[in-house]
Amino acid sequence: MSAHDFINLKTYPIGADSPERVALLESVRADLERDGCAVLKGFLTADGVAALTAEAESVSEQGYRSFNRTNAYFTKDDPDLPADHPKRQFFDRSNAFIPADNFSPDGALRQIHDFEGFDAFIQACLQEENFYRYADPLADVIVNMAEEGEGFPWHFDTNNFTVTLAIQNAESGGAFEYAPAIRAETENFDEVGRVLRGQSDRVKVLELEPGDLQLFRGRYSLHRVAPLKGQRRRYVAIFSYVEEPNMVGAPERTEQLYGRTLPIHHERAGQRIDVLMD
Ligand SMILES: O=C(O)CCC(=O)C(=O)O
Ligand SMILES: [Fe+2]
Repeated sequence: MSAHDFINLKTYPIGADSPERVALLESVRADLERDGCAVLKGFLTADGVAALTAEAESVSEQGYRSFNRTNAYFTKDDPDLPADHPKRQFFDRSNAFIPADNFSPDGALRQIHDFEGFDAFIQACLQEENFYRYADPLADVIVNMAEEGEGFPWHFDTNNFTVTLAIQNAESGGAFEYAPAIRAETENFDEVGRVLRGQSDRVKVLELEPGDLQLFRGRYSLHRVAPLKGQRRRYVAIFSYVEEPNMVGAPERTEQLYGRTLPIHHERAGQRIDVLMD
């Protein structure tokens, strides 16, 4: 089977230019414009979901688990601020990343990623002028694996956008919750504080299902993946694109996220600033 069997090309004609593709782009762009988020429900076929699930399961042992305590801004604690300030609210984060080199070119994940027109379609949706696939062999496409009690606490992304493909959900929990455009010219700490305390009415809730493709601009929209429940693991693929060609992660950051580095990380070290995964 190939990407033609895995991607629902009837509903999502992402490849060659056509009036249907133009209409699809218009609708995705309108969603992104409205609240920084677009979901292509059922982007994958049932065969696609089954193949990706099996592939993720088959390499799950290669996942590298990491733990940290983080605030919404990924900054250090600032004891000069009041104890209830949003920058001083820290939450546990733990999950595991399955590095990109576990996914072979003929496996389902790379068949989808390498499908002709996939990158160009994502770029056209996001209308990003400088747009390159991350050249990092550990990180161009990864699977994020999380278990009961895990999730991703409230945060703003450091990267401009995130492209994810839902593969498998936990038995319950795991909703994607976000407060669109909650910060812009100002940090809007009052409203951010209300979201962190569960008192805001600006939070939207998305129940993403296996096979859904999500494009999200997370720099201005506070968001989280609610804690997972049940025995089944959550698997999500994350595709990474950057603004310059030939970019790879910094060695320290790569070690933190994936537990190892490759020669290319050291060869390229110091040539550029890092692009953070999260
Ligand atoms: O796991 C996800 O669905 C995406 C989580 C997220 O917010 C991120 O990776 O920045
Ligand atoms: Fe995020």
